[in-house]
Amino acid sequence: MSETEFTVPVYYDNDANSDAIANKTVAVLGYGSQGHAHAQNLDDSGVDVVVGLRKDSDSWTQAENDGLRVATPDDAAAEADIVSMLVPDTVQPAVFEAISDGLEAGDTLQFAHGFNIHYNQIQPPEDVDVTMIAPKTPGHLLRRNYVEDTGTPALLAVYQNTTDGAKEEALAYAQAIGCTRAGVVETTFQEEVETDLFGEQAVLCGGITSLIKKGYETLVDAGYSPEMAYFECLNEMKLIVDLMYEGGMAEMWNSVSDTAEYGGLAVGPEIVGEGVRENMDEALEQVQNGEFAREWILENQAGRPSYTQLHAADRNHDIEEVGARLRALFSWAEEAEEEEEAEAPADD
Ligand SMILES: NC(=O)C1=CN([C@@H]2O[C@H](COP(=O)(O)OP(=O)(O)OC[C@H]3O[C@@H](n4cnc5c(N)ncnc54)[C@H](O)[C@@H]3O)[C@@H](O)[C@H]2O)C=CC1
Ligand SMILES: CC(=O)[C@](C)(O)C(=O)O
Ligand SMILES: [Mg+2]
Ligand SMILES: [Mg+2]
Repeated sequence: MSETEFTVPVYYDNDANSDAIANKTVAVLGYGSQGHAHAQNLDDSGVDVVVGLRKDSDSWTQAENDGLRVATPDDAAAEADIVSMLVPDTVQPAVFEAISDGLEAGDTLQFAHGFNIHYNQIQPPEDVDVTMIAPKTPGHLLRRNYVEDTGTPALLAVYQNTTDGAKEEALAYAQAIGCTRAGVVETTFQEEVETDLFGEQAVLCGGITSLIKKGYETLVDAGYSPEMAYFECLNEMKLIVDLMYEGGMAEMWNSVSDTAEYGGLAVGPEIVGEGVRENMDEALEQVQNGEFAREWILENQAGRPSYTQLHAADRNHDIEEVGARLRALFSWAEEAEEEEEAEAPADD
């Protein structure tokens, strides 16, 4: 652990023992956002990896082209010592049923998010270790950061420790995917689930897109051009957030004008005010009491009617159309697109 004082244990490269994973085989089930990143990072770190995919998956060829061994999920799990469950949360229970015979005593079932354990959608056998390494990043950046020799933080949790080595093994896995370079925070499945769902709904994915869209709509409705509104409310968001990422809010405030700092500090809390706090408390409560999970599980059982509608409305928003046209004219756009195609597997 670091010499620095933290309120919870935070682990770095020096705390990890790569021997704990060196002679083991990891089955990475799924080759989407997280799956392709874990599989390729583990492989580059010298860990034996087999990717588990359905025979008809488009990702099968992609994973093989990336130099990885591929098998069906049940074959991959049967062969592996560690099964990393990286198919979508909503299909994990069915995939678990299909692979559970391949879990032997002392094997590890590992997650990148605790939804199905915490909300009792998967009941693992008692004689396996159940752990979590939850990277705090979208998968494509987990891969990019690994390649670029930086890292991304992750959470570590142990739900079952039958071998007495669950935590050491999870830490070695975190090191192999590049997370101990940035810091691995020890937590529980419950805490990871509640904070992760809250964060993605209220701040990271839901809160920020809603804030951007409302800002964009305010300007466009007042007669300003969509192009200006896009650059002001979406494009510059990344540049502002980059400064906070590098040096905290202070670095951002230092870099913007005093006029922006005064206006931002004085007006910002009037925009995102106490009413937003109340809404956030409510969202957190629905995560904590299981209401959100129940809703999402039922939504899937019903064939995703609301999800489909929300998804389509979001993709059809004007800001997406004007943004696509503007981004295509960035001078570096073509290069970036080619790189992305080479890196990222298709979702299927
Ligand atoms: N997207 C992200 O960056 C993050 C995801 N997580 C967690 O990682 C896990 C995986 O999520 P994502 O990477 O977003 O998934 P995803 O939706 O990107 O990809 C899942 C992959 O699973 C495979 N798949 C889909 N349906 C399948 C089925 N019925 N049977 C077998 N394979 C199937 C496909 O290869 C697909 O590409 C989830 O638990 C999620 O909560 C955690 C942190 C961040
Ligand atoms: C990328 C991530 O950490 C999220 C937002 O929690 C997720 O994709 O579920
Ligand atoms: Mg997350
Ligand atoms: Mg999440």
